[in-house]
Amino acid sequence: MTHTPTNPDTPFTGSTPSDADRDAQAIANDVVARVLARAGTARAEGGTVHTDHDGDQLDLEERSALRRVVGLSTELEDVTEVEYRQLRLEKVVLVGLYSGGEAAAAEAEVSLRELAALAETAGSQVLDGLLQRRQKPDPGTYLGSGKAAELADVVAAVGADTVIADTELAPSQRRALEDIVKVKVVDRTALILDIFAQHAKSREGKAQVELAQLEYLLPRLRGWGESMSRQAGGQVGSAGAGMGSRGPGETKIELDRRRIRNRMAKLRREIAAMAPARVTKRLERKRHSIPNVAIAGYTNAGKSSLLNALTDAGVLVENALFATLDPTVRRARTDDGRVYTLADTVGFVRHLPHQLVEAFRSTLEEVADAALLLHVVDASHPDPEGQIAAVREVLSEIPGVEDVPEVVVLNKADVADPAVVGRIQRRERRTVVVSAHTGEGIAELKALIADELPRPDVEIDVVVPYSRGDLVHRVHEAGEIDAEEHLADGTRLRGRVDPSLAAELERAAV
Ligand SMILES: Nc1nc2c(ncn2[C@@H]2O[C@H](COP(=O)(O)OP(=O)(O)OP(=O)(O)O)[C@@H](O)[C@H]2O)c(=O)[nH]1
Ligand SMILES: [Mg+2]
Repeated sequence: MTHTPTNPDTPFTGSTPSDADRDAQAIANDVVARVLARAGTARAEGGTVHTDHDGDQLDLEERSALRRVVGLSTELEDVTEVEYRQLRLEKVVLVGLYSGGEAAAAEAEVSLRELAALAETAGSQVLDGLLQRRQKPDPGTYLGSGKAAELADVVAAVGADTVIADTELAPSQRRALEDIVKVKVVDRTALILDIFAQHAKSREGKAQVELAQLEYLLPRLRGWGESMSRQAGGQVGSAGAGMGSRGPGETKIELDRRRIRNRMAKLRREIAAMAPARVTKRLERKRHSIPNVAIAGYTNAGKSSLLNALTDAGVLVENALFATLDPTVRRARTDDGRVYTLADTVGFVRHLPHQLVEAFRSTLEEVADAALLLHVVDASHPDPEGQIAAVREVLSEIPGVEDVPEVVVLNKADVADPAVVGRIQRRERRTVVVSAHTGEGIAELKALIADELPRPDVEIDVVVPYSRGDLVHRVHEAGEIDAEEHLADGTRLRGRVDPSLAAELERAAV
């Protein structure tokens, strides 16, 4: 085995040896050498009297280290393709904590597996995953210094260049842990932000993610600079905070801070300026009384697949987390011909960084406007209830969502355990069991949507002049037509529409 716990009483729970482990073994020597070489460089620099050049080195180290996993940079413009690819080849070790008994351990394991999927989605190779039992996180080093030292051994043995902690680390914890394990440490939040940054396509989505990243980075900026200088200082045996933690370094950090704040202000303005276009579209749909059905749910639950099954939309489906970041809106029709829209939304995840919830608030607020919420659940997942809870937690932060009728759509019925499906059905008020793959339950879901959508309820019998083809079109889209006749002076329509359209028809009628 690649790592032997030094304290057998509370050992790390390592994953079973895999091909990845053996590959890692094969390359371990090489990578360990690289890590040592890096430390050597730092030591050499720390030993010299500080110059502006040192500041640059610090900055270099800081930028590459931050950028390689976090996708963040204090130089906001210059992420190159080459570095982007580098980032995709991270070799990572995952680490998490749990307190309490078997149930807590199982839950932590599901969470760690999800973290592995997230890391892989970000392009990393996961070499190992470790869980530690601990009453609560150590405020200093998250794991406690003994376990952190063990982690350092594991990291060196498998040749990892990054540790990902299954939590949001305080800036000081991350720094302290990094000092011990000697490779870059990132947390779950940074990883999720990184994936969002890779996947955002629209201008608005990109701006939202960048804003969230900067918000995450801002309080961590000082820590990073201090960490590097402290390491360098410590290695040459100097006392105190170490050289480079004040003076030019400090100024640089202040400068970076100001630049980041300016950038954030600019992004906020841009996002605000983009909102009207979306709001206009939404109002347009409203004016035309086209109801919206929002699809929400945990990442990888099958939301896009379901949208495709319902509308043949051809939306990107991927066995990856956060495949969809930019909301897709598609038109659909009930079997009796009423038009509605279906909106695919960003997937949710446990501990979705609050910075992202904030940044995506405007997008999520659209759910509050929906006539119906389809909460898609992967019924074949080991912990569907946990996923349902995580989704509801985020949704509960958005005012108005609680008034939208919700249907729990238990997807992947083709591979789900019927006992689990039954368990959720008993717990949830309204459910429908479907498989986006086999088509099972889709007809039932369509019928349910048709039932749930507001029905036009004002009786009309009007003759619309031929000059107002637009109104006739709208009755076709949003109303129910019993009879349609082409007369000399216009189109006679009998049926039902909603009150606002009825009023417009009344005004236009001959
Ligand atoms: N077996 C099975 N797999 C499904 C079903 N529906 C979706 N999948 C698979 O689940 C994976 C995720 O599907 P998506 O539709 O991309 O999921 P999503 O909820 O849109 O995911 P994100 O956009 O990443 O949040 C894909 O590999 C799909 O092929 C289903 O009914 N049965
Ligand atoms: Mg999707």
